Formats: sequence, C-alpha cells, structure tokens
Amino acid sequence: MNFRSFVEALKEDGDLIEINEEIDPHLEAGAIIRKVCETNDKAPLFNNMKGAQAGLWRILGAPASLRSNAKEKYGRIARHLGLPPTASMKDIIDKMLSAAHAEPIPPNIVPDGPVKENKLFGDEFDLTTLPAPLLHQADGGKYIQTYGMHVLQTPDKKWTNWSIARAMVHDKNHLVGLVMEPQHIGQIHQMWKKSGRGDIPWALAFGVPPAAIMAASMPIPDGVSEAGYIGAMTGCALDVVKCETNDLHVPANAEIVFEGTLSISETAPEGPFGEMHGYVFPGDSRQCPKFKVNAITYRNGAIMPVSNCGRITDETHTLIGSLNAAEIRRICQEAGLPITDAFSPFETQVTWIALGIDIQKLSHMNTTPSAFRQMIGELIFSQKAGVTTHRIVLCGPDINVYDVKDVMYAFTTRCRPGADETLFEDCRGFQLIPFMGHGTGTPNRGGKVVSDALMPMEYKGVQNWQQASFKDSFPDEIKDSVNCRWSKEWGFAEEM
Ligand SMILES: Cc1cc2c3c(c1C)C(C)(C)C[C@@H](C(=O)Cc1ccccc1)N3c1c([nH]c(=O)[nH]c1=O)N2C[C@H](O)[C@H](O)[C@H](O)COP(=O)(O)O
Ligand SMILES: [K+]
Ligand SMILES: [Mn+2]
Repeated sequence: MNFRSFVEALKEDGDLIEINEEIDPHLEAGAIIRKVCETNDKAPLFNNMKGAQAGLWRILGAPASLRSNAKEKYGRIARHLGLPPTASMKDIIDKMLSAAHAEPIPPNIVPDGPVKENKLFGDEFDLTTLPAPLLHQADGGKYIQTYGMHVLQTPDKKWTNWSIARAMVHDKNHLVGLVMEPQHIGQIHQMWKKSGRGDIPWALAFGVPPAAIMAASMPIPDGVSEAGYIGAMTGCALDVVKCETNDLHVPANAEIVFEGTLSISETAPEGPFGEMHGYVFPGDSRQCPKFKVNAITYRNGAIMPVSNCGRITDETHTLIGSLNAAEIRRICQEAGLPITDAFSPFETQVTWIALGIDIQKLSHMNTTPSAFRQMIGELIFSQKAGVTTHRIVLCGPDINVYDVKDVMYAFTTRCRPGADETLFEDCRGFQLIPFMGHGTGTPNRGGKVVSDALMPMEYKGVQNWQQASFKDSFPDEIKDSVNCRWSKEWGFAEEM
C-alpha cells in the first residue's frame, strides 16, 4: 500500500472531500483541517493550493483522524495498515505489535521510483515561496513538516531511524524543528555531535507508505530500524531508492522528499506551535537545530500530508497516544506484569494511559496495592514510551480501557484520591503539557501518578459487585426479550 492508493481507498470509502477551488495556505487550509478534526469529518484533499508551483503541492489534511460513523471510528487509521475500516483500536494495536518479535525484513533497494519524477536542486527552489501552511494564527512559522518522516542513520550506519518530529520553514533552504531526547532523532543527533563527523546526512519523506508513517509515529525500541519492523509487520520488504545528494534511502513511491543535512551546531528559533494538548502560547519559542535542504524530489501531482494538531481529535492523539500505549502494553507484558490492554483516552489529550489488569494473575502475585502501583510506575515512567504519559489508571476486567466512559466510571468510583494513588517525581516529565512547561514545578521532571482503580478485593482476584447497568443487572432472558422487541415492536432506535 502506498500513499496514493491510500488516498484512493479513502475516496472509495466516501471518506474524502476534494476541494478544487483555490485555498490559501495562510490559515485557510489549517482552519478547514482543524474543523475536520474537531467534528470527525471527512479528510480534505486540497487540489488547488494558492502559491502551488511546478507541481508542489496538493495537501491532504487529517490523514489519520477519526470517522464520525461509530462502526468505522478508526477506519482512516485501519486503512493505513490494510485492515478493514471496522477494525477496533485493539485490532490496530495488535497489528502494530505483531512485528515486535518477528525477524525484521530489510527494505528492498530499487534503482528508481515515482518520487524521482521531478528533481529540484539548490536555487531551483525557495521554501518560503512553497505553499507551506500556517496552521494556527499564533504559530511561530509555517509548519511544513507535520506528517513527514525524518530519515537519519547512526554514524556506524547500523541503525536507520524513521520518525515524525515537527519542523517549520526558517528561510529559503532551511527548516528548524524539534530534536529532543529521548526521541531517536535526539539520540542520533547526540551520537553525531560526539563523533565530530560534522553535520548529519538527513532526508524528510512526505506521503510515505501509510504503514511506514505508523511505525515512524511509534516508539519501537532503540536501535531497531523502522523499515525492517514494517517489513516484518506487512510481510513484504519496502521499496526504497537512494537520495540524490547523500547515501540515505527513502520510500521509492513517496510523494515528496527533502534531502540535506541536520546541523550539529546551528540553531534558530522554533515555535510556538498549536500543540497536541490543545494550547499555543504566543511568543513562546526556543532555539532548535536547523535542517539544510539541498534537494527536493517529488512525484507528479505530489500530495503533502498535513496534521493540524490541537483540541481532540487528530493524529497526535490517535497515533502518539495509541502507539505509546501499544509499546507500554508490550513492555509490561514482557516484564511479567498482568496487563491485558493499554490505551490512552483521547479525552485526556492523551496524557493518561488506562491499563486493563488480569486480576486472576494479579492475585497470584500476592502483592499489595501500594507495592503494585510502585512496580507499575517505576517500570513505565522510566521508559521512553512512557514520557508523554502523566497518569496511569489501573482498571479491572469489567472495564473496557478503549472506552473512556468505562475508564472514567472506574477512576471516579474506585480510586480514592490520595490513598489509592502513588506520585512519581523522580522521572522524566513531558514539558509540552501546560501544567509542566508553563506550570509551577520543574518543566521536564516528575508530575506523574499511578491511580489505582482496582478495588482491594480485586487483589484477591474477586469482584463482588454488579454494575447497575442493562448489561449487568438483568438476567439474559429479560435482556433478550427486551432486545428483540426494542426497535421492531416498540420503535426505539436500532443498536449502533
Ligand atoms: C503522529 C505525530 C507524532 C509526533 C508529532 C506529530 C505527529 C502528527 C506532530 C508533528 C503533528 C506534532 C509534533 C509535536 O509537537 C508533539 C510532540 C510529541 C512528542 C515529543 C515532542 C513533541 N510531533 C512530534 C513528535 N515527536 C517529537 O519528538 N517531536 C515532535 O514534534 N511526535 C511523536 C513521535 O513521532 C513519536 O514519539 C515516535 O515514537 C518518535 O519516533 P522514535 O524517536 O521513537 O523513532
Ligand atoms: K518511530
Ligand atoms: Mn525509532
């Protein structure tokens, strides 16, 4: 599956709105994409961007946001993975974890590809004149990079990392973007700085195969190349082609590729940016590394994917939240903890992760609530995949952690504030959350909690209550007889 066929799949699903009238990259496209994310409407494809030149570029907005049809809520994400549009979040997470223990299938190097149909070098382009979107009125620049994939290799070439990190236009041939540890882009940046080998060969591929951008958004382990992981997950090697100006390889059917170097010394002001927790603090910028663009190659009719993040629900929730939760589940299970599921509810702006606990296995641990909370917090809050999460909620087997109504039912009724919670201050914190970066304490340390929504008896494997609900408080024969007459005889609404 490549990006172009992904867009076709959305069209066939009736999940695409093509806009052929001229749309302005200055706030207008961003406003439409933002409203799509806040209403879970169809993905907008802008075929006529003001300022487009030489085929650069059309824009696809909200590439992995939600569908309003409840039966296909995650359909646009499912289409990234070749799953049916009715796939559940559990199906999607299971699919993304399926390669965790598989033998990587390295990419397949091909001599040419659609991404080589057009080539611009040096003065043949000026990034400031391309239709890069201003996504929020207070943003510090035009965020050209919100759904592209950085390609960076360690100095010893043993690890090629693919990841998403934002970047904005700095001048005619430079971007400036987030390069933070413990992200792999930050780790590799540090390795090159120490190696004294000068600026880092870099590429940024937009409109890559959808499965690849999912891996780019996922915190798979240090040292694991996303290309091989995705090859194992899809069962087939991804076709890649060599860059024109360095030895890196990029997906051969990517829509657009920027090639150049990531500076190990030069920085420029970055931000502010309307961020994943739903805030932008005007004027709040920081010095970040510069990326120098030496060449641009691209397909005919190239499409630039754009994620306009902020209030729910957009790619920073559906992908960052869900894929961090996926890795947290794997890490907990491999540590022998009785975790069945993990999910980050969008309504928490993905600052929480809810864990489903197998209380039979828990009872065999003969542990206490405070000891178990300590174990969970120490494990998860020491992980790279745990950095963006500030509350873990422990839920029993009658709770569907993928349903925020269930998580809030458990959290608000089974977790006594204070007594049933353990605070963690000696761990990395996520400074993008306003209560961290613009709050009262240290911006990037601590501020985390494990909230135990397991009742004491569940540590003995027991749940001695019934939910006062249709599902749990009526015998099957009553429920069946009510259900079969529900809409046919009485005219109540069909079950969704
Ligand atoms: C899907 C998505 C993801 C991110 C981001 C955005 C989107 C759409 C945008 C560009 C819209 C917003 C931006 C952010 O502002 C959000 C953010 C998230 C995490 C850390 C910093 C910022 N961002 C991003 C991100 N990681 C970051 O290091 N700066 C980033 O800029 N991420 C998360 C990042 O891709 C994941 O953590 C991957 O695991 C990283 O790969 P590895 O390092 O593990 O190989
Ligand atoms: K990644
Ligand atoms: Mn990685």
